[in-house]
Amino acid sequence: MIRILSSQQIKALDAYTIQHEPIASIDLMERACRAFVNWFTERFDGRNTIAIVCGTGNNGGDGLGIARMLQEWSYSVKVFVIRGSSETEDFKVNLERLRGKVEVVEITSLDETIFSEYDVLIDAIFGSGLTRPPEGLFAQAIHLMNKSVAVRIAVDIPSGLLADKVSKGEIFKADFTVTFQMPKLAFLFPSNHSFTGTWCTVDIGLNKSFIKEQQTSYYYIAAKDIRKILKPRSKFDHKGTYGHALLMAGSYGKMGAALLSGRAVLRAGVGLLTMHVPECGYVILQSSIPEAMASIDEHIHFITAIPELDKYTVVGTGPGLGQDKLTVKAFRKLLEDFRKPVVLDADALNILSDNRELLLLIPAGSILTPHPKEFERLVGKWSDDFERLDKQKSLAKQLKSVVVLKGANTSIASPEGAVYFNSTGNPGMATGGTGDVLTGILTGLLAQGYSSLDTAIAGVYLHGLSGDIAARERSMVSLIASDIIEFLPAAFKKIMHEQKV
Ligand SMILES: NC(=O)C1=CN([C@@H]2O[C@H](COP(=O)(O)OP(=O)(O)OC[C@H]3O[C@@H](n4cnc5c(N)ncnc54)[C@H](OP(=O)(O)O)[C@@H]3O)[C@@H](O)[C@H]2O)[C@@H](O)CC1
Ligand SMILES: Nc1ncnc2c1ncn2[C@@H]1O[C@H](COP(=O)(O)OP(=O)(O)O)[C@@H](O)[C@H]1O
Ligand SMILES: [K+]
Repeated sequence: MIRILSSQQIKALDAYTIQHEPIASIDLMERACRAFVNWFTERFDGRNTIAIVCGTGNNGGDGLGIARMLQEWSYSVKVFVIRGSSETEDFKVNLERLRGKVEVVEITSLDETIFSEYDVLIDAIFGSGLTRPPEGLFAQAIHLMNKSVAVRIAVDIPSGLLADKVSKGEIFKADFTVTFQMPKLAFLFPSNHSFTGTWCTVDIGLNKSFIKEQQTSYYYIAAKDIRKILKPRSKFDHKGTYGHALLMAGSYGKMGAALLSGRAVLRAGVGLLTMHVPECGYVILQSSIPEAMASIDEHIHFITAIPELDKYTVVGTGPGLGQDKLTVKAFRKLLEDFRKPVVLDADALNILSDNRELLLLIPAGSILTPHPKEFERLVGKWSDDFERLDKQKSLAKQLKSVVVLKGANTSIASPEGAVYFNSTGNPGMATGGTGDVLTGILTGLLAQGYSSLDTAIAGVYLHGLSGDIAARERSMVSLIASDIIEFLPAAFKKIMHEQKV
């Protein structure tokens, strides 16, 4: 897991590294500059004219160091400095090191065209030291940089964006953000995407054991976390080893959702799958998923009852379910009678929003997978993404269950208050049915005995990884939900194969 630290913790980490590596602070800054420059030179060649806009803190110091290194690589660079109330030591040293090498202009007033002749604008005004909204020349400079047609790149954090709080005022709109060591919490929220653009982390060798010791509730999921979760199969395993899942899904006109989920349960490796569907789904199911056993409801169009539950390890429900009052009754009975974890999605969540007393019946350790609209129906509106995150954590705690809030960087909240952000997936997955596939994957993994949290972390990651492979093979535009099922084996292979290396 990549631990996501607050600005304050990052400051302490910086100081700890300087003291214990030990490394001089200016040399650590030099390392950060080099990491940025390595990233930059792989993507932009010497034909680009570059302006670097610096504050007078350490983010500005980085900007100056980057200017020197790019000049050494023969790039055409000009530096603009906007003075704040104070200068850091490393800013001063780097300004001295730049003397006679790169033109440095101090900004005392701003002309509309000041940044118009550059191909690339590098923002090094504020980083993790931002304490309040930028004003005056700072705000004006950010505003003009945002109006420019140049490619905009932020050093560490887009100026004006707070790493772990709600930001107000003028914020640099980066096309790319190259951030040091670890993602910042604010980068993972939909509302900040237009400021960070595409972001990446570069390793600047900050002290790893200090990072491990820090208290945090926020994590960014990496491939090796999934490798640790997934258990290899053993020679004498049999289908009983991998659980028996019951999927209750589908209604007239929405059997597709049930089929997508059902196929995904199987591809996630379940031992046995039974699908409870309305009568209209019988032929459809038997002819399209031969591996699944069918349990047929008495009603022709929707589910009105639940089958005998004893033999099932786990129940997944919601996709294509509908919300008829008889279905609500059956859903209530399911929650009353089944005391093991369930996976709840789509209409199961909508039923919960409309019948809030049912929330109390959800077995502890269940997994809920709302998309933002379903989440809003469950918890009400939020004023910003930090409040949304708080609501997600509260719901997980209240229900003693895992709440998976879907979207780019899907967040997974545990009942204990930790939140794990997904690192896979792409906008090609913004197409009907992909959530049904996720429900299936989660149901299939939970049936195999993984804990609810491990199921959610691995399932969400694999779902996104499969989507990434599908997008590569089929293009984002043409990606459809079935592709995610089709490439799930490749996603498993990628994770499991690398386990041996
Ligand atoms: N952490 C690491 O591991 C490493 C970090 N490095 C780099 O250091 C950066 C952090 O540097 P930093 O702490 O000097 O703060 P920075 O962002 O430059 O701000 C400067 C000063 O601006 C001020 N200020 C704040 N808000 C303001 C406002 N709205 N309007 C006007 N002024 C405002 C505020 O001072 P104040 O006026 O509040 O006293 C603040 O002190 C980090 O992002 C990374 O780039 C690397 O070099 C090496 C490894
Ligand atoms: N821009 C995106 N980036 C990454 N993943 C995405 C993106 N858009 C959608 N997804 C993923 O696709 C799935 C969509 O789920 P959902 O909205 O429930 O779809 P449906 O109800 O049609 O099945 C979620 O897992 C979500 O994380
Ligand atoms: K910056």
